[in-house]
Amino acid sequence: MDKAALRQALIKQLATLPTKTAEEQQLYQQLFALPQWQKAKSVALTISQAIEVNSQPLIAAAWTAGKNVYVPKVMPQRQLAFLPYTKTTRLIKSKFGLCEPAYQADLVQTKFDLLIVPGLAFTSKGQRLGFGGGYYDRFLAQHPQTTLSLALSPQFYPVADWPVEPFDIRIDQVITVSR
Ligand SMILES: Nc1nc2c(c(=O)[nH]1)N(C=O)[C@@H](CNc1ccc(C(=O)N[C@@H](CCC(=O)O)C(=O)O)cc1)CN2
Ligand SMILES: Nc1ncnc2c1ncn2[C@@H]1O[C@H](COP(=O)(O)OP(=O)(O)OP(=O)(O)O)[C@@H](O)[C@H]1O
Repeated sequence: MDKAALRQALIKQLATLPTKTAEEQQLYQQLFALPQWQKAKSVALTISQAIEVNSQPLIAAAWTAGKNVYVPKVMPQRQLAFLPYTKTTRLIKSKFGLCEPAYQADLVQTKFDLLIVPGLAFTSKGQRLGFGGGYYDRFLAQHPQTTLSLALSPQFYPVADWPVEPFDIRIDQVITVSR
């Protein structure tokens, strides 16, 4: 399928996924059992939107475990700036409807022990279809590091059902649910 059509179809499916909460519990438990998560002192992830895997439990668990948490802010020229996210960080709604911290140059971080990459669809090989901004492909091209993604059942594809392009950067590890 072409990327735009698949994005539309996935957004629709995810919006009405009846098993979402149960699947999220499975994904969290799998993630928490991984050494990459347990050992990570710094974790970058997103403030999720409604159709995405809810990241609040991940953020809470990371805080409880004493990890440093970073979340992205969309910058000009389709760049991402990752900024610290603590219990006292105020978030601002961006023009795309995303909740982001305020930009502060001296707080920007580019390397994390674990970077959890969002997206709409993934394969076991780590191929990824995002929302179409190319933000993570650009960021990872500049700052290669350990990456992981969480896939709800409609998001996991045995083989890519979309055109994989030369600039697409593969995710190291994709966790999904058993069905
Ligand atoms: N929760 C969450 N936060 C995230 C991401 C994500 O996937 N999930 N991102 C993952 O990358 C980044 C933001 N990604 C975005 C991807 C597409 C558009 C978007 O729809 N843009 C418009 C207009 C584009 C333009 O002005 O040129 C569009 O394409 O219509 C915005 C942000 C950073 N934060
Ligand atoms: N490393 C890069 N340098 C410059 N442009 C890039 C790079 N990676 C991707 N792009 C551009 O970004 C655009 C969007 O790419 P793509 O459709 O793969 O985004 P996506 O992976 O779905 O989105 P996101 O990473 O934001 O979730 C493409 O038009 C592509 O040309």
